[in-house]
Amino acid sequence: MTQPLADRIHRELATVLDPELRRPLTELDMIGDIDVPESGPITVSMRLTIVGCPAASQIETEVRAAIERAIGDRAYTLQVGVMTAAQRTALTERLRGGRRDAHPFTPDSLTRVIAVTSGKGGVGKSTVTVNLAVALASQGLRVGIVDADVYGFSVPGLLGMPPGAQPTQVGELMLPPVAHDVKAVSIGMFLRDAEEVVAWRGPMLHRTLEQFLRDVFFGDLDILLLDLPPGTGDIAISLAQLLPHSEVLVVTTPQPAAADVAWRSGALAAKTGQRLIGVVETLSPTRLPDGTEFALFGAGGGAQVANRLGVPLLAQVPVSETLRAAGDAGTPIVTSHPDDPAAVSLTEAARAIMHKPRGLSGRSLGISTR
Ligand SMILES: Nc1ncnc2c1ncn2[C@@H]1O[C@H](COP(=O)(O)OP(=O)(O)OP(=O)(O)O)[C@@H](O)[C@H]1O
Repeated sequence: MTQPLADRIHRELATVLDPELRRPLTELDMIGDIDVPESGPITVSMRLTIVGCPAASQIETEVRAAIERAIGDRAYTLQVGVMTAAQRTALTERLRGGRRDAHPFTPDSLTRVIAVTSGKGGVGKSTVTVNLAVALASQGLRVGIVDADVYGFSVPGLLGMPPGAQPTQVGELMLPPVAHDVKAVSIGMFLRDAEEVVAWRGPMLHRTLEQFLRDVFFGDLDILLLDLPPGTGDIAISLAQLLPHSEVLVVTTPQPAAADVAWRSGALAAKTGQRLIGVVETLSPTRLPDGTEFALFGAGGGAQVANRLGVPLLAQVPVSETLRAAGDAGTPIVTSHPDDPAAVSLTEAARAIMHKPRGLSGRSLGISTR
């Protein structure tokens, strides 16, 4: 056994990340024995987390490339196996950091939780959420989305996830699918049919949201966005209970009637102690090629809500055919057409959110007075 070469293989393998867990395989116990005899083929064993792991071929290709970088032309055998139930349990325990019954998004965690809310449905809230997420991810932040909009779960489609995309189950944990560098889990991924959720009542919705936060393994995130159902219903109240320190972003259209209901959903968040961080107006007036302004949905609603709530108006996203088509195609406009005025405006909003200092309320500052 030649230890230096075994060490080199290990070092190279430490650069291979599991695509779902985003951690080195060597830290996940996915690399077993590395046997380097004086002569004859080298043997490396690796274990996938589950049978039929969707990322198996990608992982194997990257592992082979890493081994070949370390050993050059020498012959080797890669033995690919699957973790035992006990190894999987040990892995999920470690990923949870010993936390079994609670979610990790406590006030002390480094993840900012931002709930995106609106007064009415169909105003462009999910489109804003997804584009903010993709814009933040393209700035190098680690971003996740929980699509808690039980009545209009559109996040997977807007991110271009294939129909039927589902989290990978590893023991008790669920690994969310990733698209455009954003990890997303949606209530729609768990329904037998689209009608099912309509019958859900408050406690069921509360349990589902709680389970998402606890059992979906997002890893270390900088920002978790929650796409809430419109209005001031059960989920908004559950959110306030489960994540009282979350920040809240209000989405509205420019129409005065929509703005009035949007204000109400922001006011609920403020009442429950969450921190309002701003308003995004969408379906805003757009400039036509002849230079005139076309206000299909009126004007002024965003500023009105922002004033009433005492928070900044972070962006006005004009009506954009390109934005609508990019949403339908699952290619978010902020990266597919970054120069479109709607994309520019959404990117500005993402920057404003990124640079906003996080509130310290509820967080332990780690300072002892004794
Ligand atoms: N600025 C815009 N320009 C053009 N179309 C837009 C704009 N914003 C949103 N849309 C379109 O409006 C429709 C509704 O958007 P979206 O699904 O994001 O709304 P929502 O508020 O999340 O709705 P729901 O509450 O039903 O989930 C979509 O077809 C979307 O492409």
